[in-house]
Amino acid sequence: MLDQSDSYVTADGRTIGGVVMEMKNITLRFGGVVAIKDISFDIREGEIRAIIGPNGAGKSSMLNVISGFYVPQEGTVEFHGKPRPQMRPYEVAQQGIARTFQNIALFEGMSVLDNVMTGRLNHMKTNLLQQALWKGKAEKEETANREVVEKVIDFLEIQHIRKTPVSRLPYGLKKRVELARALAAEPKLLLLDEPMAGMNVEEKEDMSRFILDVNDEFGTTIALIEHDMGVVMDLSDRVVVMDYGKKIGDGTPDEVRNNQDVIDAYLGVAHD
Ligand SMILES: Nc1ncnc2c1ncn2[C@@H]1O[C@H](COP(=O)(O)OP(=O)(O)OP(=O)(O)O)[C@@H](O)[C@H]1O
Repeated sequence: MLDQSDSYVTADGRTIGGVVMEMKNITLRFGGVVAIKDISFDIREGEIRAIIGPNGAGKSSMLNVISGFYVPQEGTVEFHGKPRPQMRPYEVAQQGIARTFQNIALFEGMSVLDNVMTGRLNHMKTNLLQQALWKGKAEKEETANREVVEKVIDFLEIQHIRKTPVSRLPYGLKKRVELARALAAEPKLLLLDEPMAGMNVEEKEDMSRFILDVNDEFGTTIALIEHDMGVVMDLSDRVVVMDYGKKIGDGTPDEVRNNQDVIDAYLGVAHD
C-alpha cells in the first residue's frame, strides 16, 4: 500500500507524486439502486488513472462524484487533503478540474475555434462593463486567451479545421475538439468520460496518443472511465475495476489483468 505522500515510479520511468484526490468509502444511491458501494481509491499527481468496468458497473456515477456533480450519501471526497464541499460546476472549474462528456457536448453551430475558446471562460476576468470602459485590459486578456487556445489547437493537430462548424466534423474529430476545449482551461486534473467510445481503431490510436502526450507535455493528471478494457491497459498507470457498484480490482494494468475477479466480471461469470 502507498502512503498519501509516497511517490512511485511507473513502468515507463515517470515519477508519480502524492495524492491529488482521495475517495473515501463512497456510497451513492439513486432511490433503491446502489450505484456505488463503499469504494475507496486515490488519484495521484501526474498519473493516468482509469476506472473500468462492464455496463452499469457505476463508472459514470463515479466520474460524476469525482467531478463534484453528484454528492455521495456516504463517504468523503478529499481534494488536496481537504474534504471537498458540494460545488457548482464553475467552482469545480476554478479548482482546476475539467472534463469531457460521453455524449459530445459541443456547440454544433459554432466553429472549432469558438468552441475551444469557451474552455477559457473561467479565465476571463473582465466583465462586459469593464470591457467597454477599459478596452486595453480586455484586449490584453483576449490576446492571452487566444494564445493558449492556439497552442492547444496546434498540439491536438486541428489547425486545418479551426474555422469549420463542429456539426460538419466526423465523430472522432468532434471528440478531439472536446478534448481541446477541456485542455484550453489548463486543468490540473482532466476527467475523460469514455474518450474512445464509438471510435474506429485508427481514431482510438490517435486519441490514446493525444492522452499520453497531454500527460507527458503538460504534466496533467488524468482520470478516465472506459468500458473497453483493452484500450486503457496501454495508457494507464493504475486501474480501478468496478462491477455492480463494487470495486473488484485496483492496481497496475498487469495486476488487474491477472485478477480473477476482474477476469470473471469481464467474462460474465454468474454472481453469487
Ligand atoms: N440518474 C440516475 N438515476 C437512477 N439510476 C441511475 C442513474 N444513473 C445511474 N443509475 C444506475 O446506477 C447504476 C450504475 O450506472 P452507471 O451509469 O454509473 O454505470 P456505468 O458503469 O457508467 O455504465 P455504462 O458503461 O453502461 O455507461 C445502474 O444500475 C444505473 O441504472
